[in-house]
Amino acid sequence: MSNGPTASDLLARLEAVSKRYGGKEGLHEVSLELPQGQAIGLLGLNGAGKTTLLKLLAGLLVPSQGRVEVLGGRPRAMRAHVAYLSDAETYPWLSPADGERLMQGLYPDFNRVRYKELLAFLEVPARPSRSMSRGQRARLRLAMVLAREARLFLLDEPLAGIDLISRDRILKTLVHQWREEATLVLSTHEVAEAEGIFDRAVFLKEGRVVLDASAEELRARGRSVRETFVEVLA
Ligand SMILES: Nc1ncnc2c1ncn2[C@@H]1O[C@H](COP(=O)(O)OP(=O)(O)OP(=O)(O)O)[C@@H](O)[C@H]1O
Repeated sequence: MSNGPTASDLLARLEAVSKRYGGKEGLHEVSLELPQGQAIGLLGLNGAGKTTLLKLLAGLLVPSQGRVEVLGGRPRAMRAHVAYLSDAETYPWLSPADGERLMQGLYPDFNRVRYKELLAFLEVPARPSRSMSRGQRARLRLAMVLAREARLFLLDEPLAGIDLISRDRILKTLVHQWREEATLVLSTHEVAEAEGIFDRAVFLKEGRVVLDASAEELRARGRSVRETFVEVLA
């Protein structure tokens, strides 16, 4: 990569990390350095290894080979500083008020004021998840995770199910608001919306990093993120 972080502003790193699921390899010898304050788009087709990579950083999986370090330690020990949004659904009974109680009990860095602002910004209705639309449930999950004052945000397809107009507004606000104070890694297939948003894009194909480029490098290629996606992943 081109940004050349020093050891002091490096937030996380993967060194030749592979992850096997039985006979199937989800990730193959991936090396990455994540500096503080970067917004990174993780792009790849279905099955490329995006969720595997995010779970390794979140300490929810251990590598079969190689080493993952977050804030200078093992990811599992750093979970108090890492906010992870999985692509799984919430509990059907969960309302925004329940979400607040749940997150407050689990994470000392949960900020109630920020949570209320996020609920309003994301227009989350005050009722249980089972009576929300899919997009509204996605917004609630996003508010719960983004209300943490974590150092590293790992968001797996956070905008899935959210309508196109709102996706654009949410993504722009989210990236611009958070990149100063924390590192953000966000996976998406929606390459069009990665245009001009991220500081850096990491393209994964069949468990391998096939391109890791800063926004300037992508611009210098003279192609859109979408064209680059098709070029390197098709
Ligand atoms: N628990 C598992 N057991 C076996 N194989 C798995 C398991 N989890 C993931 N894989 C395989 O590892 C590879 C990477 O999966 P992963 O979920 O990381 O991809 P992804 O890029 O997040 O995909 P998607 O965009 O579809 O969510 C895939 O081939 C997948 O089938």
